[in-house]
Amino acid sequence: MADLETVLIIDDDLNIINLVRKFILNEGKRALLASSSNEGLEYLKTDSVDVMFIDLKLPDDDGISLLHKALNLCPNIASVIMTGFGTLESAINAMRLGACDYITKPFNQQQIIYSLQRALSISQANKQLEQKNACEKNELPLENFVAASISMQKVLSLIKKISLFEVPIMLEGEVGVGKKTLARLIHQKSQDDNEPFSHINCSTAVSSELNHKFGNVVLKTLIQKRSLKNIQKGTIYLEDIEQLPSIEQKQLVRMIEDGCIRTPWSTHSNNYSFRLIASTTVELKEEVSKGNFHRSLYDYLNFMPIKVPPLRERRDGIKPLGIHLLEQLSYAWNRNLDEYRHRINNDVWESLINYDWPGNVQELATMLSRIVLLGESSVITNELKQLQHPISTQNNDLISVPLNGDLKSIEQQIIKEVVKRCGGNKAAAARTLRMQRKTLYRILDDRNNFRGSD
Ligand SMILES: Nc1ncnc2c1ncn2[C@@H]1O[C@H](COP(=O)(O)OP(=O)(O)OP(=O)(O)O)[C@@H](O)[C@H]1O
Repeated sequence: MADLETVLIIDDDLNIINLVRKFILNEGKRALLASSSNEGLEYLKTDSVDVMFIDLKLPDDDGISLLHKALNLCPNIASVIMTGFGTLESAINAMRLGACDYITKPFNQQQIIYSLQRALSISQANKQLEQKNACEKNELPLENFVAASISMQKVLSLIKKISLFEVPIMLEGEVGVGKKTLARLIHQKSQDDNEPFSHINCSTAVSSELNHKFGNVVLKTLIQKRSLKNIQKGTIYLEDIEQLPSIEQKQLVRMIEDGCIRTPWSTHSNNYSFRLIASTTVELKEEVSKGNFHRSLYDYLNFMPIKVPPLRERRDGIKPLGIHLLEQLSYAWNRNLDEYRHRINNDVWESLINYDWPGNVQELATMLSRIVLLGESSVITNELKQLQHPISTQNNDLISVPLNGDLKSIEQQIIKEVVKRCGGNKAAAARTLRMQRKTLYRILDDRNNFRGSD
């Protein structure tokens, strides 16, 4: 019973309650029934409820005021308002308060199921956001940001200059260069450092079929939740913005035009003032010229572009960053740092500095964890030497593929071979082939692993 999604139906009309209950049970969900506002609130105090169907007119309260009380008790709950007397004003009030749907009686099974699915996806998105925020609060503080290389010092000094101004920022760079960390650093250095930092990955936020149907539920929910709690400040970080589907791009442009998101020219009095930071791993300008990315959104985000260099272009910073990552490891695994530093002799550092790091900081962190865990630095050094220049040093700029398949399977074989030569790193393979990662994953038909092996 614990994992079954629960729907609370609150209506004083027994016929309506029974009808909605039947549809909900048909969908395999659990249904709780209440005939008054107070009865409904009692359920919320004692039971775990995902979605509420609320009648607008209840004997002891009205649906809007009940919705308000319910959201105070359970902020993640998603609600559908039902009414026999639909007015534009009550619909607007309900939506403003955070109801995700408003349906007028009489309704049929299809309408209820549609509203139910929509509400369930929003309640799920709410929970995910809450979990994410809770995890982020537990992370290590960011005073330890390492910018030892000359190129990263330039990035850092730019960030120090612009963080206090609420301008949009676009972080450009390969996978794993540390854009997420930089986005959080910008937030911490902004005037809104006590306000929430919300992170949305544009590729996963739209991954489910349901989300495709209803648009970027996570983004909408986030904005809705923030306005509900009267949070109009802070930072929203949109990772991999190039993956935001066209319909969501347009929505975002509309939100910017409507003043829901701050622009560098807007005044404090009539605008929300949260800052947008976006990141991309591709040349977004090219996507604009190919018609894949909205021009106005690009112009807005490109107000302050910051290029984050890959690790191979800041080799002077690899050792200090490596030592910092070792410190993090020793902290996380509750071990003595010296014990870890000991395992990495000068030879290993040299190999680490000379390696090309297609997976950047993330790959460096993984490699250091392996060294620390295995303790056999000579094995790792040899491995790194073999991995060095995965494509060019293996005397195999040529790939031979049997021509007995169709074009798609030949394409797949070539990609698989390049992935193999890049040591299984698909992001590096995509770069080598000068194709977008998502195209590579699509061709390999490997979407489930989309974030797995980078
Ligand atoms: N300059 C840095 N100084 C200290 N730690 C860093 C730095 N860059 C990255 N890290 C650490 O490396 C890990 C990965 O960084 P992050 O999460 O920002 O990168 P990512 O998500 O893999 O990369 P990106 O967002 O660019 O695709 C994190 O634990 C982060 O704290």
